[in-house]
Amino acid sequence: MPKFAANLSTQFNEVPFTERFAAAAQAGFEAVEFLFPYDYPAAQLKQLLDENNLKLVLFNTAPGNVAAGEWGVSAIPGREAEARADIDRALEYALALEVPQVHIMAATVPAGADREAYAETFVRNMHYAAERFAPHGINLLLEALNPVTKPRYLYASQYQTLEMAARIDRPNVFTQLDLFHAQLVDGNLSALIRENLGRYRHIQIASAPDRHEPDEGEINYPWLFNLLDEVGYDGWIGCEYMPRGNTLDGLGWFAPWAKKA
Ligand SMILES: O=C(O)C(=O)[C@@H](O)CO
Ligand SMILES: [Mg+2]
Repeated sequence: MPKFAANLSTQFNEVPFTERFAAAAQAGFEAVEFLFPYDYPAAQLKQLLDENNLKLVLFNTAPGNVAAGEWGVSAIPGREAEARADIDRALEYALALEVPQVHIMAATVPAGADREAYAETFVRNMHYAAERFAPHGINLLLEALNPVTKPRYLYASQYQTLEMAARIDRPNVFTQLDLFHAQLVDGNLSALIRENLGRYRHIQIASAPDRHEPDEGEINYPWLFNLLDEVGYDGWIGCEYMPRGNTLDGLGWFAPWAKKA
């Protein structure tokens, strides 16, 4: 049976961030994910999780200067000290919030920059991160982002993140299979799911091409949920979609799996 986590960065935007925990729990979610915890003390977030009987299943390292087009600094040559400080800060939050996995954001690669130098920097920073998180049993994830949503990110295809995870070659490094990005770049989702079981440790969903609820568009999610059960995927599925309107109004697709009050 699939296990869904509400995404508190994209869902329940009708209420302020700290109120989204209760909203997700009331809607029947038992777990949540979000982009970044860093604007809040870890103790406050832990209390919100505990009060609402929610597990936290994923967050990201800091994104760098988003206004300047950055999306992660772990692959930027010359920014290693900042990247490692971000990794250390993510570890502090991960321990306090008892999260089983953290997405390490790579970077966007400016036009004309040496992509291989970015990849090498990323591998070195990932070795640092893998060593820091391993004693705590926390996995690290890499995520491919399609070039329309996130132009010039270090990797766009699932096959590039799979290759990068193999190149990093650490036992706690896996990929994060966001099926929305995967459909826009790679397609053939059932082969990705079947052939790479065990290499991806988290899934995210949204319709394609519009990134709304998983009940419209070109991906047949009910079929994929059955396939995930069939192959034995036992990780979380994050609902990283932009609701068409009110979040609750769009949760009909989730009704069969919602925790009953
Ligand atoms: O953009 C996505 O997709 C994500 O999962 C973000 O959390 C990180 O880019
Ligand atoms: Mg994603």
